[in-house]
Amino acid sequence: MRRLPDLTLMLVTDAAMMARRGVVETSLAAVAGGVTVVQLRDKTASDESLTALARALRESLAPLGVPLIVNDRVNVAIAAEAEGLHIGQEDGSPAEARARIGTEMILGLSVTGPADVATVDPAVVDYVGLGPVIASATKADAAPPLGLDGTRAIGATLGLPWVAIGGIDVGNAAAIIATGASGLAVVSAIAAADDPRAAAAELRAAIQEGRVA
Ligand SMILES: Cc1ncc(COP(=O)(O)OP(=O)(O)O)c(N)n1
Ligand SMILES: Cc1nc(C(=O)O)sc1CCOP(=O)(O)O
Ligand SMILES: [Mg+2]
Repeated sequence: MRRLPDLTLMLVTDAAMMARRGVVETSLAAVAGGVTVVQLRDKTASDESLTALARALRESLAPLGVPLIVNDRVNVAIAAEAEGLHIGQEDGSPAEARARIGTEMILGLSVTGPADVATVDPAVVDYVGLGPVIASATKADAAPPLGLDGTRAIGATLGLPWVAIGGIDVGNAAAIIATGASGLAVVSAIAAADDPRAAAAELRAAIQEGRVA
């Protein structure tokens, strides 16, 4: 049976934002601040270079018990022996991805609106990334933002754990987790922060606040 990661706070990497310290060092600082799962996301690197980075990242995260999820690229996830794969609605069928990664890897699927909910089969998919909650400059081709009410309404229909994503920062994290998300997935709030560890810790505190409110 697959072990679902602790979805409380997912860092989604961005090489350009993380260039000062590098993806591995920035990810480790974020984990020290409270990130519970790391998703390696790179739209331009070659499969070969991304596999090398994924292997290095996984070797650093494994001793800390933090799973690595690879975005988009099934071959990289498999070659790097990542704990999981995340795919979107345009990245092929979840059933085909599951057939390729096997039954042990974690599979995440993006949902951008009500029309996508029918693609979520809990027998195939382990978690959902639901968004964008708020408009985000980080993903140029993102769908229109759902807002808090839209996120809450769609999240309630998913029937499996889901993380909210898109435009999340310490100022809105509590309100977004209060929509019913299992956790939050963020890029710039941590990846672009001067102090990724402190940024992660502030987001974790905001998540805790939103959960008890
Ligand atoms: C947790 C999480 N949710 C959504 C996404 C977006 O995935 P996708 O729609 O495939 O878009 P790209 O990230 O590939 O541009 C995600 N990566 N993670
Ligand atoms: C990778 C990604 N996926 C999204 C979706 O809506 O599916 S929004 C997004 C970018 C999120 O970046 P930031 O935290 O900097 O807003
Ligand atoms: Mg994708």
